[in-house]
Amino acid sequence: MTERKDTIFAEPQDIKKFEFDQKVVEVFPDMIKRSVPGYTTIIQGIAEIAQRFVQPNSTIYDLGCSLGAASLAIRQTVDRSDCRIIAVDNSPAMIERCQMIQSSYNFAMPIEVMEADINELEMSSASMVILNFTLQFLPRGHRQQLVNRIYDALLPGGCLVLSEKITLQHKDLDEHIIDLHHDFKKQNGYSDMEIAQKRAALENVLLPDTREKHYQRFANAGFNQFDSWFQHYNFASFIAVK
Ligand SMILES: C[S@@+](CC[C@H](N)C(=O)[O-])C[C@H]1O[C@@H](n2cnc3c(N)ncnc32)[C@H](O)[C@@H]1O
Ligand SMILES: O=C(O)C(=O)C[C@]1(C(=O)O)C=C[C@H](O)C=C1
Repeated sequence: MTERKDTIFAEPQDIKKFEFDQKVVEVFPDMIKRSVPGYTTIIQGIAEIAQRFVQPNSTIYDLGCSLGAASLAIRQTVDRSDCRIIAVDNSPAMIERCQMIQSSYNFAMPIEVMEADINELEMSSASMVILNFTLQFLPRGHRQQLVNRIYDALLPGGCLVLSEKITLQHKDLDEHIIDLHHDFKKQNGYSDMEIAQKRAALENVLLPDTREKHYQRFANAGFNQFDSWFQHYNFASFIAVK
């Protein structure tokens, strides 16, 4: 499929809350690559982590899968038919497109693509759980409970990979890093207006936490091994092992 260019915020508009609707689905691969520093590296890294952590006869959960980029990279890399991926998103438009994409490939590892709220998903026998830029969209009050349920669903030795936009603890440094992220978007062809309008649309929708807050949540859930394995500006990916 050819990738369509993201021009959603290119014209002046009344700013509505950002949603993962059909318009976003159409441009999502372009949008996420031009917006998230390191996105392609993170997807590759997730597949490499999977090679190491996926256990026989286990389940891999891709929570907030969007078009299933992480799932696809794992299926391409881990050649196992005794495991399965469950890819979940609560956006009907994302799920419909994700199903279409995933079913056009024939890999050993089966995948189930599900429309559901990850706050209500039953999980078990997991060797790997992926939250790739999803937790940041959940109300803060729901986040600990989800991380706890992931910990409970993981097999011993299983891992959670959590990628997030983060806030830095020191306010001045945080502002510099946010500016560097905006420079990154400009270099990728977004105008100042596109950047400002998207920022306004994400206000109170994408709520970033600090690294320290994520570490506290991992510890509260019971994880005693966790660290970051990737960071580019204010975009980081963490791994927590049960
Ligand atoms: C930035 S995208 C994730 C990108 C994707 N994981 C990837 O690697 O390309 C965030 C996704 O989380 C989904 N999402 C947000 N809240 C959710 C919830 N409560 N349950 C399921 N999916 C959710 C959104 O619909 C959206 O598709
Ligand atoms: O565009 C931004 O500033 C973002 O924060 C990127 C981000 C994310 O981190 O999830 C936000 C929404 C989606 O469009 C994809 C990426």
